[in-house]
Amino acid sequence: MTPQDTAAGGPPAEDPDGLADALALQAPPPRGHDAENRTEHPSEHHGGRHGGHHGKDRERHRATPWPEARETARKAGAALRPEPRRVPLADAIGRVLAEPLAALTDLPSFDSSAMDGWAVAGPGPWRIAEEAAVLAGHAPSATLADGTAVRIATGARVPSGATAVIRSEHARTDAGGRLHAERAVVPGQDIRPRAQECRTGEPLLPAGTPVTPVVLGLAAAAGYDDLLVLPRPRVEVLILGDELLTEGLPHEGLIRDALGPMLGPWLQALGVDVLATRRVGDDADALHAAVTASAADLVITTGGTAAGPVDHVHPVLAKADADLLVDGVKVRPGHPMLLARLGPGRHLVGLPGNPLAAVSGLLTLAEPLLRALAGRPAAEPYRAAVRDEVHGHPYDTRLVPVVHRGDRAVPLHYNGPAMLRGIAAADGMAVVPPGGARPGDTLDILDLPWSAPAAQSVTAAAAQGACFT
Ligand SMILES: Nc1nc2c(c(=O)[nH]1)N[C@H]1C(S)=C(S)[C@@H](COP(=O)(O)OP(=O)(O)OC[C@H]3O[C@@H](n4cnc5c(N)ncnc54)[C@H](O)[C@@H]3O)O[C@H]1N2
Ligand code: MOO
Repeated sequence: MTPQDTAAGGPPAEDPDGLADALALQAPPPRGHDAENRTEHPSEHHGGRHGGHHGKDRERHRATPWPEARETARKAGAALRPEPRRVPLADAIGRVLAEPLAALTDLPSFDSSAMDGWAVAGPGPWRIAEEAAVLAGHAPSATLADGTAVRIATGARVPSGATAVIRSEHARTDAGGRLHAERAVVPGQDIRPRAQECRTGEPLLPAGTPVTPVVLGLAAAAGYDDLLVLPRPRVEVLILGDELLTEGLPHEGLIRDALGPMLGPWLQALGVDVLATRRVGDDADALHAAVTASAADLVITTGGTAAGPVDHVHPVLAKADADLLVDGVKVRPGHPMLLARLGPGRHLVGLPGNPLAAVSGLLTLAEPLLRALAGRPAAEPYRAAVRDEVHGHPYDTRLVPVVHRGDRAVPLHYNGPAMLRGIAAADGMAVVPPGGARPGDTLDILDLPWSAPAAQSVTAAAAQGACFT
């Protein structure tokens, strides 16, 4: 299929819903749109930043390999030891357990009926006891004498002396008021014995477990009113660039801010408290003031990381006496990304302005730092075979949006640094090593916070390490 086919007659018969076309699974990309990532000669990526070969050499020397950059970010987050807090169950959602969740009670805490029916003692038939039915939540009933039966509800305490529960549909009463079982009765059947699930003090979940809705349910069942959790990391997002519009259509060289609407919700999906997303414009003093005054654990800036006339991030960091922990990463897109330590417990991640480059920086630097700071285990990349060839950079890692089709990861074409079209449709980002990948090669895939179910269908291993976000 060619773009002309689509333009002339809509999607062809083999793609009736147009999905493959929309994702550019089949259509060749528009001319040149992918060139920034496919260039075979490294100087085309590096030559211009500081001008000529001298600048290129300086950048090559300084840029951190991609896996090392992620590890540096993780360590920066892990080195901070936020004070755990005890919060009511309802406030613990999305946080991380700061201590193991140990059962405060046996579960169940008493022998209980698993079914509505009859508690019986000894072999039948049984005389039906006069007492009222035994209901859930009621005080213990009298001891059941051998040869008797009493009505019982699901969840009720099984009277002492009872040897089994018979479901109502498996029993009948005769005219003489006796109960008969309609199938063989196994001692202990349909009784949930005390502590079947856990004993008091038994560890149920380790520290570091993200608090999901189910964890809240389990904690409540196990007797908790509050939980000791780590605080959410606090992040402030500063959007740089005078060319950005917050509404309407692009005009006269102005473009829409694509990162402001995207980063806050993305960070929230990572369990982060986003203090603010603010526009700062291309003003070095305003940026310096915003960075130094921020109360956040992590300041994230967008744009201004390169060496253009209004790229203020480096000069502002120098003025703020920040330590550059990562200054450029050997990754495409997004190589100008950076990580700096602003002061005790305070960091800054500089995301490049090109939107997919910013996503790359988010996944490479911000996410590992925030995950470690929040006390969450590192996200396990899972592996998948790629369906198609993926061009590589000669020296750098590439991150390429992919969708899962069957057991293959299909690279999306619209993956240029300024494009969000590919990543918006993607299930994850494939980590393409220098030199590229051939069809069938197995690559690491980075999850997107909302794509975990798709990822888990690809490999059962992923499900085991699955995280809340
Ligand atoms: N001489 C060189 N120039 C550039 C190099 C280089 O190596 N040498 N690297 C390029 C690469 S790669 C990237 S990525 C960008 C990084 O630039 P900055 O981080 O300084 O970002 P800006 O210049 O401010 O913006 C780049 C681009 O992105 C657009 N942008 C910025 N913010 C947003 C936003 N919130 N939403 C949508 N689009 C945004 C901006 O208008 C520019 O088009 O530098 C290259 N240059
Ligand atoms: O290639 Mo830049 O890093 O546009 O992303």
